[in-house]
Amino acid sequence: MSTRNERQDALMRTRTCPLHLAMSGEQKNIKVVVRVRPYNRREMEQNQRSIIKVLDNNTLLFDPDEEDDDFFFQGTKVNHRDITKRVNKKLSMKYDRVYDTDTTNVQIFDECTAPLVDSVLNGYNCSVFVYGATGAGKTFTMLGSDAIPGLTFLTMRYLFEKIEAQSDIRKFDVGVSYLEVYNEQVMNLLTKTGPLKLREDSNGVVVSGLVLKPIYSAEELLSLLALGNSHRTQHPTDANAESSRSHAVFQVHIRMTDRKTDTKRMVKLSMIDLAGSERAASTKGIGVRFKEGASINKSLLALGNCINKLADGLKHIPYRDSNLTRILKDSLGGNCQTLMVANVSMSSLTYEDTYNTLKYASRAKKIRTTLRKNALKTNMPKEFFVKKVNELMDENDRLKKDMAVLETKINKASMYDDSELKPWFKKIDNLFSTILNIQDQYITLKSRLKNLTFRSQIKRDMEDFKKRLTIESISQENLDNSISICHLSKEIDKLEKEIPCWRQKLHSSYKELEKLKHEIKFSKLVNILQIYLRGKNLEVQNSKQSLINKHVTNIDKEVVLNSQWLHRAFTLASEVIKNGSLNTEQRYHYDQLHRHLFGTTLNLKHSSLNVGESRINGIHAASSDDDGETIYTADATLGRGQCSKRLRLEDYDLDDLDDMADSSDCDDEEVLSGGDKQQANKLTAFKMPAKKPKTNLNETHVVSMDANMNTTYYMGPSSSKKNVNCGKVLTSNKNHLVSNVLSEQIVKGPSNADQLKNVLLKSKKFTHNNLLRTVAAGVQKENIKKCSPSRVRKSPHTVVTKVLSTATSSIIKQRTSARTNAGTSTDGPPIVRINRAASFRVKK
Ligand SMILES: Nc1ncnc2c1ncn2[C@@H]1O[C@H](COP(=O)(O)OP(=O)(O)OP(=O)(O)O)[C@@H](O)[C@H]1O
Repeated sequence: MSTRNERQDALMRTRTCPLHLAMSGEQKNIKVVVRVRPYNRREMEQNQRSIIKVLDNNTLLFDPDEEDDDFFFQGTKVNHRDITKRVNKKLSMKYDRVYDTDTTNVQIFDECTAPLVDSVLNGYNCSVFVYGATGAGKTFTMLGSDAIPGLTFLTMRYLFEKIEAQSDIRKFDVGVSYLEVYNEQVMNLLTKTGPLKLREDSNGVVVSGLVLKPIYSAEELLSLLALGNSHRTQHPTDANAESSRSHAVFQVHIRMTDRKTDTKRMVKLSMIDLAGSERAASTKGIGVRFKEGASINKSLLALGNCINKLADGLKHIPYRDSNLTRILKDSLGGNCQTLMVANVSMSSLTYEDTYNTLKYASRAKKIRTTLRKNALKTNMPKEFFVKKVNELMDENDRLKKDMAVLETKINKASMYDDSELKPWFKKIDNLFSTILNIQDQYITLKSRLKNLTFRSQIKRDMEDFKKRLTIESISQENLDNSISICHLSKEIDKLEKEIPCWRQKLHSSYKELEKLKHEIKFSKLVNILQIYLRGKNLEVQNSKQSLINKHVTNIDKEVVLNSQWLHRAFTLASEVIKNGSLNTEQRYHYDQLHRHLFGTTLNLKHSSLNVGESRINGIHAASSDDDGETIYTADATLGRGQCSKRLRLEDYDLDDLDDMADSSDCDDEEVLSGGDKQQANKLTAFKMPAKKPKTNLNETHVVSMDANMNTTYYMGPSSSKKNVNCGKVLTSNKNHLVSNVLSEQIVKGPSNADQLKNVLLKSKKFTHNNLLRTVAAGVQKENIKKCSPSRVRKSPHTVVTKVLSTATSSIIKQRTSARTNAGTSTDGPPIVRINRAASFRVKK
């Protein structure tokens, strides 16, 4: 018996064994190995020569030249050959493996049957059969002895070791059967019963009435083998003192159950020790022995026929010719990995038998078997597999879709042909370069125009200043060395004529761009071209933004320059005022100019006439409301209820440039879809800073009272456009509105008014909408008599807008009549009367 360590070694060695047979779903040849037995005592005594020479692991030389061997005559070595012998065959024969006389059973197990155990546990049926003449060593190889265990024991021990190692994940049920085919009768060696009948079903050949004996260890197997062998028919022959006169078929049936999924698989390992394939003459049998021999020969002849036909690839194989071939049907031509060990003696005494065995083995080498894993059987409910199949089908569908998308993308990507793209890029580049040039010209000219207009306005104001104060000492030349108003006006006129041409050109270019975009829309290169277009669009936006920045810088410079000389002018004017007193009319003009130029009021009623340096400094520190917007109230003592007019830098902004480029952006988004839109949004977001945020020039920003102490809401210039955005303004001017709403007509007494004002300012409910409703209610009462209160509540904005538009048209009429009557212009935004009581009622 080999030790535990040897077994472990064997276990490890199998992993690297070159004869690993398990290959799924493919055709494999039967593995054939030849084992050469050493001389036995009888052969040694007879001084027979060796008829086999092992050349290497795969090749042997049968019947080598006699010169190669020592020739003995009557026990004496002679140097000449035996002339009575025929010419040597010197046949070189190849097999999957050739084992020489010194090979042990363990070595053959390691290399040949241990891998089969792995295959068995992977779900393949496996068979090992030993073939050879009587006394060639079949039983020695297959069964061995207690001292030298054969392949059956070694294989089974290894199988149990593997089973133990896998017991956590799988449950194994092992059952064995040990059959004997003797004189064509099948006997159960374990129970010594028979003869048993063979029948075939879908699982192959089945022995009727055979009950498997469950076993749990290799040691248990040893006793079973001993029991079975004791029942085996053996008789001494001339060739072998313990000659087996029957074919012994040992089968191990294993049921493997997966502990997780409860799936089951049945596999079978067959170990077959055939009876000797000798010629009848060699056993010298007579009577019963002769009959035995005939029977053995019959079954082996049938086996030989099957092997030949299988090797020739014929369809019909006569398995049914004998019970042996029926039992071996699965091992030879079915779904099985098969190992054939051909045992031969090297003695020339068995020349014919050895030759026949080797020929058999060579034929068997050509047989091909088909390997398939045995089907799974399971106790899992059908629903489990239905669910699995559905899941896999869904997964399959998803993967197919993904693949289709990827394929489309790849196709699209590969569609972008450089030669096709280049003309498009060239076209787009040319157009955008034209747009950039024109835009550059157009914005530069506009900037210049605004600049000159600003300068000219300042100059005019200065003239007015001089005229009204009748200060002759202020010389324009001293204050401003730049070109005259007349010259400025000429240049402004020229620019005003030139700019529309450039605007027209820019417009045409954008029209061209629209056309190009339309073409691109229907091009197969639409995706890539749109990305390119967006890039170009950004270039235009960037260029525009940098021009606007440049313009703002220029205007700033202008402001700085002009504020310097205005400052000087006012210093001089102050000197004049200091030296003599101003009459009311002059004071008024001074104040108007001051307000006009600096946007603040000198309340002459309360101020001293000493308008010195400190006073002028005060001009720049004008008060601001929450938004930083300067709020001014008209001086009631002057008897003029006009709104103040300021010199507003916003008027000189380049905020009328965006329209053309913007319209082209919109189209981009129309064309885009899905992910492209997201991309476009990002790009638009990126582009946003290029757009100048709208200032509140067009919003309501002045709250005042007219001469009759009626509250008036002044709307900015946009009121004339009938597009009032009161919301933000009212919120921002909350302070003023609150003050205004709480005028003396509503709340009696200043202390109450202050209290209420504070409460309202802090109140969260005093929201923009409420304020808007207040205004709407007030104005509708005063201006649109038939407007319903619910409308005021629901859409105050609309009501205010309507009132303002009506007011605007009436103001225009008033202005026209005022001009014709008095020859003076009425500046300022429209005035809308508001009914305090009505507004207060709504708020309550
Ligand atoms: N490789 C070997 N090394 C040593 N002795 C061997 C070897 N092979 C066989 N023998 C010995 O040869 C004798 C005959 O062997 P064995 O019984 O295995 O032959 P067999 O082929 O089974 O014959 P039969 O067909 O008649 O049963 C036995 O005594 C056995 O010990």
